[in-house]
Amino acid sequence: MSDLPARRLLLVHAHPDDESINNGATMARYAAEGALVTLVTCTLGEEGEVIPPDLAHLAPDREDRLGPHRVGELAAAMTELGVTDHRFLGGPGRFRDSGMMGAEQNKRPGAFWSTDVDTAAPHLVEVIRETRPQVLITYDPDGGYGHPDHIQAHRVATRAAELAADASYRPDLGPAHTIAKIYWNRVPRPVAEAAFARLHAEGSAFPAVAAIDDVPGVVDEDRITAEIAADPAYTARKTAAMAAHATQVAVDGPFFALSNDLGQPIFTTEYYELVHGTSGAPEGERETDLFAGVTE
Ligand SMILES: CC(=O)N[C@H]1[C@@H](O[C@@H]2[C@H](O)[C@H](O)[C@@H](O)[C@H](O)[C@H]2O)O[C@H](CO)[C@@H](O)[C@@H]1O
Ligand SMILES: [Zn+2]
Repeated sequence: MSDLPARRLLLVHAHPDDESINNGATMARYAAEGALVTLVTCTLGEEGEVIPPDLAHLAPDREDRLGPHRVGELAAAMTELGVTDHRFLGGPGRFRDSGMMGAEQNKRPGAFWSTDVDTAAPHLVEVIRETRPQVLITYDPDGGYGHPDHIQAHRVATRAAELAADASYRPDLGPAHTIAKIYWNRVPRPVAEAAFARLHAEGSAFPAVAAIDDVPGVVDEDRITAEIAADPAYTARKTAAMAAHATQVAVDGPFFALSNDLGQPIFTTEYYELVHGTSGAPEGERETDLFAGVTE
């Protein structure tokens, strides 16, 4: 335990690309500052669509080799962010991408969505008890935008944090560890509205614009408790990491689109809601460091 860096952050995400879209700048900052940044991705994103026509053959309804390809995209994105500890929950391919809500793939054996939370959680308990993070970042209960794998990632992350702290639970998985602070990914609605107004005003390479409610985690301003301020160096790393996920993300300057080709802004400041633990900021102020107030 003493060999671990002083500051340790764990992020739990559903698919390769979510980490860069939601937290790329945060991950780049803390990696640059010497914190241990551990990313656990729950699926390989096997059921995704494919943007580049020359890679269309990888699609799940063709060669079904998108998952392994996205493993490579994720590794490239981590290199851009300076993150060296990234893992797949239970090992690569243990839980499969479930497709969008209501898709037939939701019920496929091995799909993350159809997996019992207490089957998946121990795999994350093991990581928590090994890396002993003070801070955990995951999605809100709706997974940010209702994708089944995002909802399940929230449930598994929340359950694993609870179980990891219980010394009577699976001592074979390591000594108990209590995560001090848990945050959900958020975007304040006024920030989203201003960013979309810029996109509408400036235009982009994309034929149409997404709706604000397509952005995961948009909430009223008063729910935001922390923000990691935009830094040009980390914005550049975030944008490059997003572009590394080339089957899923197309980047055009300060904007991007997923395979639906609907433009949306790249958020350079990243926002969070503290849902477990104590804020390290003065009353009524936002934290600017997720480790603020952490004492061990
Ligand atoms: C950002 C994210 O969570 N992407 C998921 C999502 O992908 C979307 C899906 O393919 C949808 O049908 C498209 O219209 C949209 O453009 C995509 O972003 O769901 C995929 C399947 O579960 C998943 O692989 C992808 O990572
Ligand atoms: Zn996702």
